[in-house]
Amino acid sequence: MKLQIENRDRHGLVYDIAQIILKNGINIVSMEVIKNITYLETAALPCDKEKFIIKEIKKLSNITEVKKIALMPRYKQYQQMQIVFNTISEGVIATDKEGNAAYINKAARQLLHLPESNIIGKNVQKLVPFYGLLKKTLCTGNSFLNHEVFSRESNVHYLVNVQPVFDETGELFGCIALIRSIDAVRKIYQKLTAQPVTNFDDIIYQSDIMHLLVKNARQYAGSASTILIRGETGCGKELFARAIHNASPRLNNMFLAINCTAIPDTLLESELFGYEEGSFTGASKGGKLGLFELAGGGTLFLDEIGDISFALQAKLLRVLQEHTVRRIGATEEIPIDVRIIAATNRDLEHMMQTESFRSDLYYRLNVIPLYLPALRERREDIEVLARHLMKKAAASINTAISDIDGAAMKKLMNYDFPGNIRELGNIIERAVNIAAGSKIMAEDIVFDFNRTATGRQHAQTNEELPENLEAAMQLTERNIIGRAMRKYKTSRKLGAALGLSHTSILRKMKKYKLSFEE
Ligand SMILES: Nc1ncnc2c1ncn2[C@@H]1O[C@H](COP(=O)(O)OP(=O)(O)OP(=O)(O)O)[C@@H](O)[C@H]1O
Repeated sequence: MKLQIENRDRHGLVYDIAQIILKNGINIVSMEVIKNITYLETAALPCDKEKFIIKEIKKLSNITEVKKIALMPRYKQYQQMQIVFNTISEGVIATDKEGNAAYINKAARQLLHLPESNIIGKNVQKLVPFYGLLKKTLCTGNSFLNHEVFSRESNVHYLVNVQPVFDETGELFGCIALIRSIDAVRKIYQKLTAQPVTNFDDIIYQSDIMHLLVKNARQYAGSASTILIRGETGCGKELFARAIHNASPRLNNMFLAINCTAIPDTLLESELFGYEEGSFTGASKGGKLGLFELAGGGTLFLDEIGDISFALQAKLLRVLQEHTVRRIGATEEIPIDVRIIAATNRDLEHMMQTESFRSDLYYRLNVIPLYLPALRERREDIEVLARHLMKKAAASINTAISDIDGAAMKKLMNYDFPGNIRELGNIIERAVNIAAGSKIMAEDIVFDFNRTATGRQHAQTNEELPENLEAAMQLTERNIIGRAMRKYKTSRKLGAALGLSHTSILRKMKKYKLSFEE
């Protein structure tokens, strides 16, 4: 029987209640007093005996209520704590100062594959792969935060926090460890770095060749084979890689992209493979997870693969052959499950002949080749892409531009786009910014000068150059006034916004044939 006995500030109540119980030859299991409430737990009683005891207690002075309860407060608290600790996804292990388990939650048991048998009170040395950290905390009283620990037995990486626990006198009496598997960390990383999902529907085209390429790529998405995407800069290699990932069974895991040119070779190696603590000067404490491991279950996009050093090529080859990685400074191989999509705009076949690209790696990468033609080789796509990019740019700067004039389109169709769709995007964005009316006009199409996007210089035709500096300045002035007119709808406001007198702005509007009615 469990009772909750409420009273009005009454001294000696515990004694009086105990007297009643003992007088009736009943065993008291426990009693708790919290402010004006006394909780009593006895051995189980027959119904009539229970009623009799309750009546007797009610007779005591200053008792306001006596009722039966299901759980004693301490046990209720313990159960609530159990629910909390067993609901959280982190593993929690508390030990005493000898390293004997005092508490282990459900997640810790699952993460560390601990036996179902009762291990409370047993030393955790043989049970957890981070006993060294626990020991250090118990000896020094120091905390260890986000330490990466590898379990050779289960081949799993964990992230572990170990913190000392002190009693009220400041004496260390144990420690508590929080454990997360790298999978959970990976999911958090994925959430934080998530980008808008790219699908095949985001690839805009009209040409037959692109139709065929998208059809093939959709099919390749289902397999786990390595893909090598070839094509000039800005022609959509990464777009295809993302679409393939998102159409693959790996879509719920990470897509990680790394540009092999952008990072110095030694850094690239540690980015890809990770490293063990202390493996080189500057290596961060606890080691570092490499991208191959981080992308586990997902896709790793190695952009500009033709730019990696010969030494790194050999290491990459090993990963592709063995499906394992060895961190820098480590001895063990870690199995990985990553789909590789590599991309390059370099002539790998020529590089093999000049021995700057390993042929064995080439054949490992080139399992499924995908050639993306340059935009100038599929001019049918220019119009649909230009319209698509115009809508995107207009929406992002919130303008009403909704069309491309025929002459402007012709100008685009006649251009070579060495920077491919990326360059087309820039040209359209620029045009949307400078266009005065609701249409992009030919004069709004301004090509980049002196670009060497594909290693070739693309000179502008004279047609695209203003006649002289004065003409260029007038063009810019007209465009700025035109843009401002979209925002300021009276000549007074327009003049004020541009720092010009009312008469000056009217004169300039007349000069450039601009009016608010347009
Ligand atoms: N067919 C397409 N439809 C819509 N957008 C495209 C298309 N092709 C490319 N793009 C856009 O053009 C830009 C460049 O594409 P992406 O980054 O995929 O090119 P890349 O070949 O990987 O370039 P790089 O070799 O320079 O890394 C991106 O903003 C991409 O969304």
